Amino acid sequence: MPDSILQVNDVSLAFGGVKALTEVSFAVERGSVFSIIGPNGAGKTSMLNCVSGRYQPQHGLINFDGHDVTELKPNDRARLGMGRTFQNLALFGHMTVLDNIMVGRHHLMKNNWLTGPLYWASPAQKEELNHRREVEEIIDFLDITHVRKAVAGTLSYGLRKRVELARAMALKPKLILLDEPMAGMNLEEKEDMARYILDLNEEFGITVVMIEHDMGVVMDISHQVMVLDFGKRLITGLPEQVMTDEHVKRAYLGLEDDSQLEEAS
Ligand SMILES: Nc1ncnc2c1ncn2[C@@H]1O[C@H](COP(=O)(O)OP(=O)(O)OP(=O)(O)O)[C@@H](O)[C@H]1O
Repeated sequence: MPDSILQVNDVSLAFGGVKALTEVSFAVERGSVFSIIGPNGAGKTSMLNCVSGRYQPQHGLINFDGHDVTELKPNDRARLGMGRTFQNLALFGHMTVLDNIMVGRHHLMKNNWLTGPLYWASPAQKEELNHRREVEEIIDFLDITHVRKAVAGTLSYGLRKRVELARAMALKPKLILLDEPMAGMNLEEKEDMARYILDLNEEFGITVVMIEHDMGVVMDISHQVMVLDFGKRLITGLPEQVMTDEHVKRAYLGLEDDSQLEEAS
């Protein structure tokens, strides 16, 4: 039996009369890269939001790392080791890169700046130093050392996306949810990001669940791919299975033959 870190069972979510998700089930194997694809409005972000706790499904169960998290708030899921990035940038533009990443670290710290005078006591200082050391490792890993003191809002889009990833990694997640990590990037930035995602998966052992529109990237770096269509799961399988599935070609890509599929990727 494969060891699943995330199990989603029969999740349904509606906004008024709009059914965003209908009885969607899937399991993500620990240590894998799992991608969710599908056309606009298929329910991908809704699914990610149900997993992260931002949305509460009307029906279904979500189990993360042995815990039933269906009713848990996003912060409690984060505490269990679930990290995420957003479709749109969510950095503090006026803060430095380092401070932005330290914010990601915040909930792991027993002592923090909110504890006031305690902060200056020695255990708190030691803790802060340890956190800084680990954050510096992440900064080094993502090759953003040269901008660590820069104000986040002044950086290029590609770099800001990388800082966002660093902030999510700072949480020491077991699972990271990435919502279109390569959206709006040029080819070189995409290649870099793909390499970082693979490395954080392989070197840090972080399981990745991501939504991505770039089919080439999805097929290159995913172990498993799930296709959503009109809020329903069409198929879950190996990238090559998904690529050659007739339903996917017709329903998702709306393509007639393989040559068009190759063009799309
Ligand atoms: N907060 C919301 N309020 C109302 N309807 C919503 C909300 N979020 C999503 N929906 C609806 O749910 C359906 C699924 O949307 P969702 O954003 O999950 O799709 P998606 O696959 O992520 O699309 P995209 O690729 O465009 O981001 C759509 O019909 C959308 O309009």
